Amino acid sequence: MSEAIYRRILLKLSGEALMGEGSFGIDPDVIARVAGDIKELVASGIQIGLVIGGGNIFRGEGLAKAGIDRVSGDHMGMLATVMNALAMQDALVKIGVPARTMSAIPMEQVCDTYVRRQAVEHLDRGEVVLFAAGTGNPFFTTDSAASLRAIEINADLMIKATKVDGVYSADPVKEPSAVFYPRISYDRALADGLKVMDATAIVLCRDNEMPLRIMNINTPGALMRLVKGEAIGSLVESGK
Ligand SMILES: Nc1ncnc2c1ncn2[C@@H]1O[C@H](COP(=O)(O)OP(=O)(O)OP(=O)(O)O)[C@@H](O)[C@H]1O
Ligand SMILES: O=c1ccn([C@@H]2O[C@H](COP(=O)(O)O)[C@@H](O)[C@H]2O)c(=O)[nH]1
Repeated sequence: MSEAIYRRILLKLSGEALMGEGSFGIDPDVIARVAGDIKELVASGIQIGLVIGGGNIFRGEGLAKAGIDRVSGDHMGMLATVMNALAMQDALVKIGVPARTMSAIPMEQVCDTYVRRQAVEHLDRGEVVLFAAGTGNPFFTTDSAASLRAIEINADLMIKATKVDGVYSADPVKEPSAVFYPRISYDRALADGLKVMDATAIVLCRDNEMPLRIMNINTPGALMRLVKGEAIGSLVESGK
């Protein structure tokens, strides 16, 4: 069996993907399956930082449309990401993977507070570190939090694992004729306004030369093949 080619990755999981076939919350089978995939990566010696979105529970933007103050809605969204992180932490620990949630918003009875130096120490010890509560600030997303943490921990690669196979010319869920891009530059993704990831997150990756892969979390074995160097999903990088 070939070896993983990365030492440390930042994996961003879509919150919505955790719903499975449901329309809200967490499907325990999905979270157990993804935890199993992460266990395989850890066993291959890769250090893993994890960011999980909150779209399966709350998004500030949606709550604002329903009449809730935007900043309060964003706080609710960030708390949703803590719930997802705790659920994943539990699933990992149950299968013997050391895991630790670090929140950007202190809540000491619930989990650790994010401190970069400590996070890196935990990663070096082989613990999966779950970065929760996004950036800790409203008006951001967990994509931006994932880019930020990837850069802070000096990850070799950021992976956005979501419900589609990668980057397309348009949202493939809404436009089935959209063209798949196996590779695209940060600048082209920004210029074309592709909505697979928010612009702040892409700019952070671009300006800090953080390579990014976008892939489907529901493709069996894909994560492992990706970290062994297979061209899974779409690569977003510098260039034209
Ligand atoms: N050009 C595009 N290429 C690929 N996907 C796109 C594109 N434009 C929009 N999308 C949509 O973006 C989604 C990816 O975002 P994702 O569901 O991971 O949301 P998120 O807001 O990052 O996460 P969460 O579910 O945690 O809120 C895909 O499911 C896809 O439908
Ligand atoms: O830094 C952040 C990260 C997230 N939020 C809020 O949480 C929700 C859920 O995150 P998703 O990235 O959409 O999954 C997001 O919609 C924001 O409301 C935040 O305020 N700051």
